[in-house]
Amino acid sequence: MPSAAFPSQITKHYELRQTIGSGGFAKVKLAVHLLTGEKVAIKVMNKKELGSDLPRVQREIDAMKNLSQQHVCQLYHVIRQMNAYSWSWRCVAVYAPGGELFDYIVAKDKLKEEEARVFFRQIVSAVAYIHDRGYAHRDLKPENLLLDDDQNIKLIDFGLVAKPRGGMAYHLETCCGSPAYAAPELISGFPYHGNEVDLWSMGVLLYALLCGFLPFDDDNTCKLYKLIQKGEYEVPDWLSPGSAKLLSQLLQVNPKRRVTIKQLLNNEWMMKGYAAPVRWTSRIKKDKPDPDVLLELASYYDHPLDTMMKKVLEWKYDEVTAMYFLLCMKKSKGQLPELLPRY
Ligand SMILES: COc1cc(O)cc(Nc2ccc(C(=O)Nc3ccccc3)c(OCCC[NH3+])c2)c1
Repeated sequence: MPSAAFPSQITKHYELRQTIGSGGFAKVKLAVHLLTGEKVAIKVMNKKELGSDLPRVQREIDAMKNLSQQHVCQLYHVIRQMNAYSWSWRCVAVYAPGGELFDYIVAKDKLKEEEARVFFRQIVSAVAYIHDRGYAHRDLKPENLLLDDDQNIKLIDFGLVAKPRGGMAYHLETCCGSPAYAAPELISGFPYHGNEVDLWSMGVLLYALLCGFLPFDDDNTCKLYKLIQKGEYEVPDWLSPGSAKLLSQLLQVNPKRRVTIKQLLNNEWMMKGYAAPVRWTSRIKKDKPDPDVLLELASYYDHPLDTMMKKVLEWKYDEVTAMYFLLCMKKSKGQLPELLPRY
């Protein structure tokens, strides 16, 4: 039980601020990393509230440890804390000051095609990356797409992610995600492929970006499911033919006729105004840590460079991993040498 005499791992490294999100079993708080002054998001999960959701936490943490890409929310630090009678988890990740894409769309009513394309290309980049790593998100929706301080997309909430043992070909049985974004095959209870389900959700997402409302919407879930299974939706007359065509390629009821993520990378609509296909490979090279950041870490921890390199490459998602990623963030903002000297 942490007390004043034995500060918790959290208060040792972070100053907690206000709550920025709360879901079923988890709460997300804004916090500041004391050493670098960088803002972070801390997801607090207590086993007591978790109950049957415990595997979901483990799945999310394991997935985030395996996913490092410019449009995927980066996990920094995982702290398991024993309190009174059970475990609690605190996970530290990127703070996205731009908030949810959902609120951005609501504030703007709907986006111009060019702006929707900027966001959608980044969403396709994130999904192509996680699919390539063998993960299906299964809960793609604007609430799970955040905007960082440069209005770049950060994909979050891997609690429903599926990494079928047999790769994507395995059918996923569990029914999950949010109804309005759920694919017909998922709500029909048929076995389905995770990646195909993600492509449908991206169709609903793109529709919401371009139109400002949902293609399938009904307060009655059963009626909503019937609408989705019919796959008929309104095409506003102000939608460009190119946008309408891409939506029809994504919102295909038959998953085998649905456009694939690889086809999306250089799809005609995606390429309009761009010279190159969507870049989806990660710009974060975990196997080659940044030399400037390593130097900063080595001097702070007073370790020889090669010892520091070995510690970083263990990727324990402890305070060293957090320091590494947060110093990378500072370097990207041109603020690297401002780290407090070690006393
Ligand atoms: C283990 O998985 C984690 C760990 C973690 O620490 C955070 C998250 N998910 C996140 C990450 C960041 C935010 C965030 O920055 N939100 C925000 C920022 C400004 C205004 C409003 C929200 C986050 O927000 C939670 C609500 C999003 N629907 C969650 C995952």
